[in-house]
Amino acid sequence: MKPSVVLYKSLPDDLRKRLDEHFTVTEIDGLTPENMAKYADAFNSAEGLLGSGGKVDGEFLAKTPRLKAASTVSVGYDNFDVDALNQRGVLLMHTPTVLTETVADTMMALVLASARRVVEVAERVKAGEWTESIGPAWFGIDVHHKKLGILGMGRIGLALAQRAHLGFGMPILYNARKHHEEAESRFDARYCDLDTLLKESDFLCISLPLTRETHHLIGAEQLAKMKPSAVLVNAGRGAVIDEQALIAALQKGTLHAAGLDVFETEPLPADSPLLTLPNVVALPHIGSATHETRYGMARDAVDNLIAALNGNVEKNCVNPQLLK
Ligand SMILES: NC(=O)C1=CN([C@@H]2O[C@H](COP(=O)(O)OP(=O)(O)OC[C@H]3O[C@@H](n4cnc5c(N)ncnc54)[C@H](OP(=O)(O)O)[C@@H]3O)[C@@H](O)[C@H]2O)C=CC1
Ligand SMILES: O=CC(=O)O
Repeated sequence: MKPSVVLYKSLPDDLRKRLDEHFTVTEIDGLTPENMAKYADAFNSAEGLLGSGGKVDGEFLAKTPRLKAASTVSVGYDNFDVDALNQRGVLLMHTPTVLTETVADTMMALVLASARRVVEVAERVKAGEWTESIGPAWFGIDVHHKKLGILGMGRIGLALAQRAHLGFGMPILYNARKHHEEAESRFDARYCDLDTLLKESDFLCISLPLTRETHHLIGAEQLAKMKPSAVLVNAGRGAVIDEQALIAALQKGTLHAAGLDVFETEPLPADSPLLTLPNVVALPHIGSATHETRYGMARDAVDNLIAALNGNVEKNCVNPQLLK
């Protein structure tokens, strides 16, 4: 008998077919409380899970007693309680690497859009405001050769450093928990502590995971250390920044602009002040959202679940210690 799996994100037809070849699949439209109740039997018998979003914690695991592996269509896994998964011996699979270059492109787009006011100015053109030769009120700030600070020099941070340093001639500063030899040798990146990163960066780009340590790592005190001319870009997770403190800094003008792909609450609530600030570029969490990359992520997530439930995991496992 094929193992049972709950699928909570729709897949391209060919990938769904591949999943069906290996598993008995129950497809639902998200890990909502309503679906947990409605499909209680499917969760009760599920050995595998595949999807993205939704909280998977101890309470969830109590409803999935046979679960052996969860496969998330994302690299970030802050919505999973990894300690609880470990206690139960449930493998967690994710999709690093396949999305790295695309997310770095998005970050560079946020750097450029925020500095050159691309969205704001394009909207003014559409509104019919371009009626004469433009003056300083429409100008932006330069990107090339400015100092780019990267907070989180992992896969995405490294790909961003490549673009910024080789493409835009930007000196790179970075902070992470450890030094990154490749960033230093290929892109001349300079390791520094967080305070130095905040004080020296013209553009501060965050590509951190959300963890207990990174939650609100950037608050009022840290924002106050940044140059008033600096631009903050966040494509890690919204809660790495204290959003209220960020709004205050942008409103006071102690921070020049922000380019944000992630927010503390997603979708961004309609009454968020971030939506009314002209110096904010707000994107709907599109870091990896290209047809090619989203397909690649879904394909990897399917392969990851097949490997995990067949006992032949070689990569993309968050808790590989369970394999021993
Ligand atoms: N906006 C979007 O659509 C997307 C967002 N993301 C987000 O980007 C994150 C990063 O992805 P990726 O680059 O692949 O992940 P990696 O694991 O490769 O990189 C994470 C980096 O963060 C650093 N880090 C972790 N904790 C701390 C800390 N407390 N202080 C300083 N540095 C820290 C790590 O440091 P060290 O190297 O020293 O261990 C590492 O350099 C994901 O977890 C996800 O949240 C990812 C994809 C798309
Ligand atoms: O935010 C997206 C991810 O893959 O993580």
